[in-house]
Amino acid sequence: MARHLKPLVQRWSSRVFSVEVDGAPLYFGIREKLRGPTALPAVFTRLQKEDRCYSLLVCSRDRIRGDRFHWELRDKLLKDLPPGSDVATMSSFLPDEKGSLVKGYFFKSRAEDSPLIEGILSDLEHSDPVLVCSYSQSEDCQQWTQSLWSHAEKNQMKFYVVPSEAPKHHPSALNMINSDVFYSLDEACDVLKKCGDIIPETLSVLRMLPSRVDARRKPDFPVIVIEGLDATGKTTLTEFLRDTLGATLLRSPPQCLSTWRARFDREPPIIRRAFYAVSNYITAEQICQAGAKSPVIVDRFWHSTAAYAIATAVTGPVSNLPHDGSEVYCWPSDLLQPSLVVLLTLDPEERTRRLRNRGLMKTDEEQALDHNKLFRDRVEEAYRRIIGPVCITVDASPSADLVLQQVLLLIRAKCHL
Ligand SMILES: Nc1ncnc2c1ncn2[C@@H]1O[C@H](COP(=O)(O)OP(=O)(O)O)[C@@H](O)[C@H]1O
Ligand SMILES: Nc1ccn([C@@H]2O[C@H](COP(=O)(O)OP(=O)(O)O)[C@@H](O)[C@H]2O)c(=O)n1
Repeated sequence: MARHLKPLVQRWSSRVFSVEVDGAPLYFGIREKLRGPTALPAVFTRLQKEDRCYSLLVCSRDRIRGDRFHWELRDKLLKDLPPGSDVATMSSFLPDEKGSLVKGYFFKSRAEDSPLIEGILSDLEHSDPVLVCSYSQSEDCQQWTQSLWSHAEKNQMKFYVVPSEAPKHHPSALNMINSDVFYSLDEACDVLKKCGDIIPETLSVLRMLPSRVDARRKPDFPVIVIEGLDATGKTTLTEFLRDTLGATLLRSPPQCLSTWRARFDREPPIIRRAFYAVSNYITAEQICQAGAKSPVIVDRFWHSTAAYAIATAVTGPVSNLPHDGSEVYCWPSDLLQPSLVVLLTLDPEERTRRLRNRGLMKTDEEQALDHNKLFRDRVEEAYRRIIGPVCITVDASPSADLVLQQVLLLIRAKCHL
């Protein structure tokens, strides 16, 4: 067994395992010994008598390569495994221990497919940074056991599968800082620099950063950011505001990064989010320059970067988000703070109607937004929880002109324009 896996395995039985079923996590734990009969965790109750299960956890020393491998592994499993394997995202973590989350996949197999599957897993285990487990059930189907494979050791380690309490917040929160959300330019740049050899476009993005970044510098004129889910009317409002106030209109990511954006949208979260984080600092520099001459309106900024990242990393209901007041919602100390952030909100029916009228559905994330009410709720709640600056919510359902008047009132009150 690789040396870096040893500490992980030493505390294996203290770990909790989480499998995503129907868009929310289900948990189970493991025990070396059983003191009495125990209930079956929900993950295992829907399985047939002859089913077996497997899990793969990606445990790479290099978190960027590990996340990329995890990202690509899903497609490999979907291609190589027999149909009906129901590949689900899974993770394993030590309760309340930051940084302890490892990500992977969980799937089932019929008994007759096991030799094929075990062949695939054995190859993966030898060539890639994965920990493999198989799960089998007792004759009476009342108890499941987990076997932790280890190709260097002859004996598999066996554990009983037991129910586990759900943690207070989604386990992704344990690894969120500087993996899903970045709180300094240096942390985000560090990720992009490290993947320069696998994604040459990162070097072009980094070249867009000014040579001396002082992204905290406040310009003379007010800076007003407009945020909200897709189709809430940000483009319409920001263009009106530009014309009415004689302002400069900017967006994050800025126009100069548009060639590379789609490339980063195809990458795993750590790389994709680092790209959006860096793009905010490039926009901040543009804000400083424009803000010396006129008010600046910005279409999306750090609120969007953080809220979408947090809401994607977490699954299930809004209560699974990191708690209000958590450090994950804090504005980066090295990034310019706008004078005012307005969050446009819209009821789901009207938003869908506007999306349809516009006739455009873009990223997978936007499609997920449309299909997934829980995701929308998480994004909006994450927007609201961000502090330093907070956002002020404006109902975007009245006519475009009324929304403009409402926001102008806010700007006059808060920015003395
Ligand atoms: N207040 C409004 N009332 C009705 N329709 C609107 C309003 N604001 C925008 N729209 C329309 O809704 C659609 C989405 O607006 P858009 O400004 O592109 O949103 P976003 O930039 O937030 O994605 C567009 O077709 C736009 O014309
Ligand atoms: N400042 C920003 C802007 C967008 N984004 C990401 O980009 C997606 C939406 O941006 P978009 O530009 O397509 O949205 P619209 O301008 O169409 O409203 C979100 O899903 C975010 O993940 C971000 O992370 N940070």
